[in-house]
Amino acid sequence: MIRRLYRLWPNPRLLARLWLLTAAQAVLQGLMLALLVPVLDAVVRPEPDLAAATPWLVVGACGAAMYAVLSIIATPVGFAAAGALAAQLRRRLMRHVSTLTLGWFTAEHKARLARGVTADVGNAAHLAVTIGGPVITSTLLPATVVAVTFAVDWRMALLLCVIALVAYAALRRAARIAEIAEIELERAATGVASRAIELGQAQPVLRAAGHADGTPRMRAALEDHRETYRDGMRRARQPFFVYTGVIMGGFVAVLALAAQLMLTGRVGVAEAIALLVLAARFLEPLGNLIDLIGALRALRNQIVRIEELLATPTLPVPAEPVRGIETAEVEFSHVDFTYPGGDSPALRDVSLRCRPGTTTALVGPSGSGKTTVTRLIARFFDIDAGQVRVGGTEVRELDPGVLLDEIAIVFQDVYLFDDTIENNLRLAHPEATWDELREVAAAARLDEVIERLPEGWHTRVGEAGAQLSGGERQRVAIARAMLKRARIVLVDEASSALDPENEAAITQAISNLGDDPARTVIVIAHRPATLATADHVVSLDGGRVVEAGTPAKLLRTGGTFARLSRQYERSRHWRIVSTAP
Ligand SMILES: Nc1ncnc2c1ncn2[C@@H]1O[C@H](COP(=O)(O)OP(=O)(O)OP(=O)(O)O)[C@@H](O)[C@H]1O
Repeated sequence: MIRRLYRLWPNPRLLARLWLLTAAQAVLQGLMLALLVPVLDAVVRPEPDLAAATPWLVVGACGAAMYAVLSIIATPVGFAAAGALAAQLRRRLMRHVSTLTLGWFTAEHKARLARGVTADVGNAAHLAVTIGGPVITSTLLPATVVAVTFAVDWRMALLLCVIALVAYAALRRAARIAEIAEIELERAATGVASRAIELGQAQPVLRAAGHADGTPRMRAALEDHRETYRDGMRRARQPFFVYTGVIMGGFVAVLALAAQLMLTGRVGVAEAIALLVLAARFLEPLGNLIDLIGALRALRNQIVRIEELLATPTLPVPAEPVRGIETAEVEFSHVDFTYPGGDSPALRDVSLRCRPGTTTALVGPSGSGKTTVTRLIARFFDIDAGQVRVGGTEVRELDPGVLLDEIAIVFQDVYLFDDTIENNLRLAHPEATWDELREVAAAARLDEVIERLPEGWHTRVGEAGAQLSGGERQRVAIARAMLKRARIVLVDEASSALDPENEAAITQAISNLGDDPARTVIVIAHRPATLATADHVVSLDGGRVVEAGTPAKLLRTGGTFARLSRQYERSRHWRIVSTAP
């Protein structure tokens, strides 16, 4: 366990200090009990000799003062340790998660991650601090008492050793049962959490289907959790009673032995009293261990779950990664890719080249592989065959940090944080000046949105940016990409209907993105106006590139692109009209 804790917190100075202080307190308590023997010896006699007891009482008082000082030092260390350890571990987990493939983020994994980062980390740090002390006290104190008892009477000391061995065996059994119950309960709790995430994400669909209050899967998960909890409690009862029986039986045996030793004259009255007190101080902390065992097993399981999260394989990084790129050229050559767990390839033998200073439009029917192309440029997944190069370097050879710095992604569904417009932009460049902010807002046509908002730049955008329309959120994301000065910008244009003002603004914003001669813009285009601003079009179908060239050339050849353009144009002129007489 100590080794595991050390692996989680490679620099556990706070924890080590706290535990050392607790260990010192436990040993001190045990040693102070040894003073009982000479004190009782001096006072429990026909003519009590207080003078003989006084030096021992003074030593006892000094020990008590030292104990108090240790307690005063340990308390603030404990408070500070729990918070600091949790924060350390959360940072480590978040860093690790940011390097995982996007394919890992299923509902179940998201639930596990949420529980890991919140409950498991918080509880593990709290338990490491709060039960570390009592566990040390409950083991070191009885051990010190046994050592002291050997100095008084070896027979009683041997009996205490036997009790400790039997208690240890009973404790191991209780621990195994507690561990299984905790694992089962956590499995059931993760099941409930994944269903809850699903319930939140699928609300629009569930409401449409009349299941807004939960699906049968959600109800089954809740029932499973309740059953598991009840079953766990029932199973944990029996070893608890067994252990308590061992401790009680131990106490009876101690009493019998003390009486027998005294009646046979092997120990005097004072020694017999001292032995009884020692045995009581031995059994009491030992008895507390059963209460700690559940928490100790829970701590072990929490550590295992955190370790599993930390062990989730990340995208491999070369030992000597390339730490910079010259240009923002993006190139695919003969790329094959199938999603993890997917049955058929999403991309087959895809080759394309996007030069800096140009805007490339990716077009194609739904499922043709457009989004996959952009994901592979940002290395959300590793490809199966071929090469994806950025600035002439294979993305797998690049330092992941460089790729993150050079690329900005404007998703269809832009996620904004529940913060002001200003802070949502500053995420890309915290030190940006107001001139820079205003400049990118104008280029992304966000300035007109900000003017309309009640508190301008300081307006909060609401949970996930709910106060803004989809088109306005995309303008924020485009401004963010400009502010980040990303040389490669990947845009997944909103496919849902936009009002004419938003549509014109986004087309203008995308075109402004492409004005930078050092920037490569790749747009998954859904609108004729965007297609018209593209320098280059790559048309995909079934995961293959079916044609590529300038929009004018592709319109002339009359292939897939010409067909899609006609469809786009036609749908643009659709109107909902009343057919009522
Ligand atoms: N995370 C995923 N796991 C497994 N398969 C996926 C995943 N994402 C996409 N696919 C599959 O890969 C193929 C290409 O999908 P992709 O999203 O790239 O198409 P698209 O052209 O962007 O479609 P759309 O225009 O509808 O967004 C599709 O067959 C899709 O089902």
